[in-house]
Amino acid sequence: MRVRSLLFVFMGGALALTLALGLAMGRLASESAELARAEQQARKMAQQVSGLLVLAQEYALHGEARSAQQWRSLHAQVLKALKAEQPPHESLASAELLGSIFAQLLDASEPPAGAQQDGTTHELQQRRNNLLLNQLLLNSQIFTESLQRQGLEADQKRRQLEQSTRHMAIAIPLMMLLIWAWLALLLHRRILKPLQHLNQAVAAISQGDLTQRSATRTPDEFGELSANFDAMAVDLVSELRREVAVRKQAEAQLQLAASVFSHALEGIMITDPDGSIIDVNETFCLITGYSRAEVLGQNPRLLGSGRHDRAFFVEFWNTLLSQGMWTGELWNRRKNGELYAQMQTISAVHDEQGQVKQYVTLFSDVTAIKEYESQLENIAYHDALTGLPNRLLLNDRLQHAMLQSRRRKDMLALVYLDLDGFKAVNDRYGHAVGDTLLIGIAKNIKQVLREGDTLARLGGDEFIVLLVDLASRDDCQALLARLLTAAALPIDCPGAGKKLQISASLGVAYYPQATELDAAQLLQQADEAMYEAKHGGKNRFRISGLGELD
Ligand SMILES: Nc1nc2c(ncn2[C@@H]2O[C@H](COP(=O)(O)OP(=O)(O)OP(=O)(O)O)[C@@H](O)[C@H]2O)c(=O)[nH]1
Repeated sequence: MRVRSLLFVFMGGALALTLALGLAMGRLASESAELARAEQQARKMAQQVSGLLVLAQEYALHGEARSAQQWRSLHAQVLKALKAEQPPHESLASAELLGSIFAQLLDASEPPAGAQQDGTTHELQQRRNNLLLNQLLLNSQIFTESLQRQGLEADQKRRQLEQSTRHMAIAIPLMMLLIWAWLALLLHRRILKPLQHLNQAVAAISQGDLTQRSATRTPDEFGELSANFDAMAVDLVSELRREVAVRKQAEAQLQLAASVFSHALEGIMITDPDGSIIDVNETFCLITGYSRAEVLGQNPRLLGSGRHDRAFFVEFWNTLLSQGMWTGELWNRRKNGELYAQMQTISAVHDEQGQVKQYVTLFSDVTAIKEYESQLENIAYHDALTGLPNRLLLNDRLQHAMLQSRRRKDMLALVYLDLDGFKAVNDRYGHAVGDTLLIGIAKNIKQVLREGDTLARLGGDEFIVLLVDLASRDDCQALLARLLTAAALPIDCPGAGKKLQISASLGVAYYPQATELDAAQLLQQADEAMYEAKHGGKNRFRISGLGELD
């Protein structure tokens, strides 16, 4: 049975019992009071009847009208009291009989007016009066005894009622005790005990014993509560296990990420959307020279080299904001002031709402690679002996200069320079002396050139001079003479044990010309002019398309 039903039964039973007991007690009290009143009434009437008897005797002895009057008055009171009873008192008839006898006694005591009483009549009347008086006494006695008997009966009944009341006074607490005992037992078995089990299970689970269950299976509310609690515990445990597994996996991933972050060969820098540095790894510190504490909260501008203009960063941010990432090379400055090149990829990390949460930058120090590339480039584009630009670089610069010349509408001169009698130096003093001479002559020629001009070595004893920004052909006439002079300056050649001096022949071609031509054709023209200078006797220059000018 459900606890609620049991409580309803208890409440109903207790209410009904209380009502019944209350009614019974009320009835007992009422009956007891009624019996007490009846007893008192009977006693009072008995006294009044005794009074009637005394008054009747007085009247019989003295014949006083006052006694008769008192008798009537007292008798009227008795009658009134008996008639007032509902139902009328059983002694009413006895009282009325008394009244009738007393009336006869009065009639007998008063002889008719004018009647002569003789001795016999008087004696007869006296005997009649005595007879009536005896009847009156006898009936009064009977009446009194009846009233006394009634009083006794009422008293007996009242005593029985009092006895019943005493019994009830004992029975009621006993019954209440039984009811409370039953309620206490009910509370203990159906409420407290299941609650205790539930409480123990909750305490055990909260202390980590996830196997603990309530296990109360009574067919009531606590049975349902216990079953629901156990089901909830099973669900919670499985959910907890799943959460733990997910958390362990997340922790493993975090550890892996932390390990990658710490041990990555790339520098890693994480900034918030405003650009403040949130975290950096060890490689960042190794590359930049800054400690982690020095850069946290700082802006990456701290590393700025000043080598990139505003346009560079505008493009950088446009790309990063539109595409979410930027990859490229960047020059930065280490803490010690040294410039370094970094190849970096910066990626925006977004939150679930698509807002940028962080920027993560991965970068490598590519300074060494850049230097190596620069060296390779230098080797590829420069002459190893003199350090001058080689044919490749010359071609590049020549094409660029021709383009500029067309744009600016000025002129350039391409001078093909070949040393005279250099083979003889090699042959006489050796290759090393020849090298020294080549280096020395290159240096002297360079010194007469302007900053924008180029001196290149094509190979052997052949050089090219590119003269730019010429207003006219006449602009470089003096310079051509100075070139001849510079090439013919004596060079100190320790290998030869003396200064050596040779000359050079120059062939010149100008650009632009009436007919458009390319770099190779221009070079061809200068080469041909140089050969003309050689054939003309060396140590001179020839201008393509013109005769000897020196
Ligand atoms: N020392 C040295 N000699 C070189 C180098 N490259 C080429 N040569 C030599 O330079 C010489 C150039 O020869 P030519 O220009 O034909 O001889 P030349 O004596 O100058 O002849 P002309 O130009 O007619 O005056 C050759 O003997 C090459 O072996 C080099 O790097 N170092």
